[in-house]
Amino acid sequence: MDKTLEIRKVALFPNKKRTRVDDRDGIIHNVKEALDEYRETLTKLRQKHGSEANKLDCWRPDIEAVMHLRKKGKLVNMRKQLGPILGVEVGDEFRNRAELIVAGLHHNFRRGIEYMKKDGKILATSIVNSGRYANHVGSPDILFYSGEGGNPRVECKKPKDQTLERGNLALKNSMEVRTHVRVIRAVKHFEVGTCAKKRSFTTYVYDGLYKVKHFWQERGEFGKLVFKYLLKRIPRQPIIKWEKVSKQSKKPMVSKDIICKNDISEGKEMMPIRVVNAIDSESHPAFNYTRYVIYPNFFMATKQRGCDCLHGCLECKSCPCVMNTGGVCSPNNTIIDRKSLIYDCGTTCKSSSSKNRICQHGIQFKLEVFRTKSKGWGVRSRSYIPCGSFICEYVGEILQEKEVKRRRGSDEYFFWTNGKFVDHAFRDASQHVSFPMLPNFFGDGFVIDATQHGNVGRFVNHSSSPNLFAQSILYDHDDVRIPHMMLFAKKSIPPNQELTYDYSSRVGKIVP
Ligand SMILES: C[S@@+](CC[C@H](N)C(=O)[O-])C[C@H]1O[C@@H](n2cnc3c(N)ncnc32)[C@H](O)[C@@H]1O
Repeated sequence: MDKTLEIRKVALFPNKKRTRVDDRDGIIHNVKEALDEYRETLTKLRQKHGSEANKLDCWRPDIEAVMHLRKKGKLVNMRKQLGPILGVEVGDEFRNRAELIVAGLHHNFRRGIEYMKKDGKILATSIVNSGRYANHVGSPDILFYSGEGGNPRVECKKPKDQTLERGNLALKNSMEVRTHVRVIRAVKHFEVGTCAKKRSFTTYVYDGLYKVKHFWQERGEFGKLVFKYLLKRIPRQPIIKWEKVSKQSKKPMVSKDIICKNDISEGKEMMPIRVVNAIDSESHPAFNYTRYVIYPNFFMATKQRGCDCLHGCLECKSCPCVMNTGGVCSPNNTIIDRKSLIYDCGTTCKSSSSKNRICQHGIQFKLEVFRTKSKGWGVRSRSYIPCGSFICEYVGEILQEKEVKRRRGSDEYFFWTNGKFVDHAFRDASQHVSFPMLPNFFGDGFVIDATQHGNVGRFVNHSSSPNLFAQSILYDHDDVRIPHMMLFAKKSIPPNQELTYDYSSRVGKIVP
């Protein structure tokens, strides 16, 4: 394990107040969920109220979105606390002050110093170095922070001497009691606009824990007395490469995802699959969403033989379906190693609670169709996907030879069930990628064509270092020429990472 991370863990979970592991994981997950929901709510509010509302100075969609989450009980880490915040790591970047509240890092929209009462004294919990006061950053581990109050730029009043009360007093007390203060630094980004105009925006980076070392009074820029605090960063916390953070400034860091459709499946999947576009003005793609493969009229497949197991096929050695697949039951509904063909227990099997039904429970993750920069639409998950999990089926119309020939011009959404790859448009555009060429592929298997009828699987793009793999599975019929093509996670996949599989390995040879 990375040494800095190891140290961070110790700092995060001091021995005295050890949080139970499952509680901790739950809170970390909730922070991510809450931020996701906040962003979604904000987008919806902006869309609902349109550009007119944006012009009103007083309308704060960020505050409205936070209130909405609060009402729904979705805010996490709501109680003010000293020290680290579960679910927030040093270096985490937030898009605005509201996100700091949602994560529980700093609970105030405006004030730079947040504090709480402990043992009869107020102590500083966190400070935001927003740049509105003359704060001075010394070395990366030292921060000179100005007290609050008396600043005409913030309060629109005449300048006056700062007083030792509220936040100022809390910082002084923290110095005396030697408690940790969370520091959040505002980072200004300059985004290059389309007409070479620079627009700026600010993000907030959690810089870790500090201790107040000294404080004093001096004359500030308006000639009045201000408090100054010297804070020193607690050693052995992960180091933030500030040059890198500001380098990213040139890229627009705040995603401007526009939701084109809330659910492309129109209620057909258990989880809605939204379509978002932060790239261009293309609206959601048109096709007929179907959850199930459409077989041709001639197709008269025999039912799978099935099994008579009564106890969930756990005794893998006696279940014929499991034996057909090599005698190994997949752990926790996952597939870690791809096989040439898997027999899932299906409609003809006696036990409806068989553990050997890996792919028949529908889509389990929050998938999202999103506009990519250069590959058209793609798919990502808004939640974490553990290695081996079922993602979705590749659904479409099953075509036989003469149909394939007829539709040859539009093979972008073809999936050959015999493991052969053909997608002329893509292959021509990707000369550097080597795919098996098919000199004579007609009559050599079936095709799943998702051009007109399909599911979310049709949007999954190719990669030569993919995070998914395609697995052929039989469960409702016995025809090995037309197995179901199921996509599984090849590794654990963090949220928001594009899901891809290797088109050139669209399933190996099927061994009947
Ligand atoms: C099955 S579709 C995938 C979804 C598609 N991107 C869309 O917008 O509907 C296959 C097509 O996506 C594009 N594509 C897939 N992977 C790609 C990649 N790695 N680079 C460029 N284009 C890709 C190619 O146009 C290919 O013909």
